[in-house]
Amino acid sequence: MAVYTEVPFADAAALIERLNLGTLTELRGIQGGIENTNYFVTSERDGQTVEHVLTVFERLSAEQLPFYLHLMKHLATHGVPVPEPAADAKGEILHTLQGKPAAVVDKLRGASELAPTAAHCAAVGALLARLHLVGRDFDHHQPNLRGLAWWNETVPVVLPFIDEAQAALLRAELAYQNHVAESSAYRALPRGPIHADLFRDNVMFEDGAVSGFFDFYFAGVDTWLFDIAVCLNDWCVRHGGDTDGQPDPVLEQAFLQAYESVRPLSPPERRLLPAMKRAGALRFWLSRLWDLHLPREAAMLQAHDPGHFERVLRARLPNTISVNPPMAQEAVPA
Ligand SMILES: Nc1ncnc2c1ncn2[C@@H]1O[C@H](COP(=O)(O)OP(=O)(O)O)[C@@H](O)[C@H]1O
Ligand SMILES: N[C@@H](CCOP(=O)(O)O)C(=O)O
Repeated sequence: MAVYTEVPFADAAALIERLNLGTLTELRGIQGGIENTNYFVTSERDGQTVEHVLTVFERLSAEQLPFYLHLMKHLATHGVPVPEPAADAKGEILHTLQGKPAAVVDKLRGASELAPTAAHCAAVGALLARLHLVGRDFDHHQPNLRGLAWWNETVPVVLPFIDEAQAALLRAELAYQNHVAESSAYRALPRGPIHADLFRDNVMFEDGAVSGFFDFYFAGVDTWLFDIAVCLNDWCVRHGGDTDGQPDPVLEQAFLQAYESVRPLSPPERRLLPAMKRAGALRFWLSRLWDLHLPREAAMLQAHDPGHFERVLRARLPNTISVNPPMAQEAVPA
């Protein structure tokens, strides 16, 4: 369980009451998750049992958080199923617990689908496209804080912890992504608020339908294509016993067709999709290396396996020969 900050029951109860969510009856630390402290909170309001999720933010600051919370509010009020943050009487959605920023949001119903079928991938693809379109008139701006600038900053930090072949791959891929980012095709990519971490464990399904996307705390303004690539790398790979990171073409097609039924990809997006899949793999290989080798204190923290995204990256290189690093300067489509 990632409970970095223990929240006293009385403090949580006071917040729940202030948010007009009734009387707190249960406060339960959540298993899973690695970024923030999360609790399920149950309360009694007008004779009804209601459930929310209380998050204490561990790395994000009170200056960064309004972007995420207002994005969730914007999406929820425009019909995209995401947890809506609870407001107090003054309309404030960002609160403080144990001296850290905190929020209370709706608890989504259902469960994550860790072995998705084509139908699940299609449902997520279509809803992601709606999210992108609805995000167009969201008026806050914050860059993707785990984007290119962070990769350039963090690669040197993790290099001492990995072997030479991995270091060569990481350096070469970073150089390739810097090169891609300077291309005219990249500059032509449509962008807006993206989720940026829409893995299988950040989507709930109920009765086969998506009940919501959640965990928007890596969201930021970036290319829509990067968001798609992050999804393809997690939803549309071979699941089950085989975790070699190889794409599953049936799942990919289902995801992309459904996405495009709502918002067709532009020509530059089509051209740069392979490069963005590599970018998505690099981003999570890097963050997992960082989490593994530079960990924080937590009651019980399970770091994710960086090796998985190293394999995903290698599986997306042209002419994959898994022992060799890729050529950094591979041509970028114009
Ligand atoms: N709004 C929500 N509705 C239902 N369950 C949630 C919600 N937010 C978090 N959870 C549960 O908490 C777990 C951890 O949350 P997550 O946001 O992934 O943590 P972290 O921000 O630390 O990565 C999720 O896997 C899910 O089971
Ligand atoms: N999805 C990322 C880790 C971020 O943690 P999450 O629990 O907030 O999704 C990964 O798998 O590396």
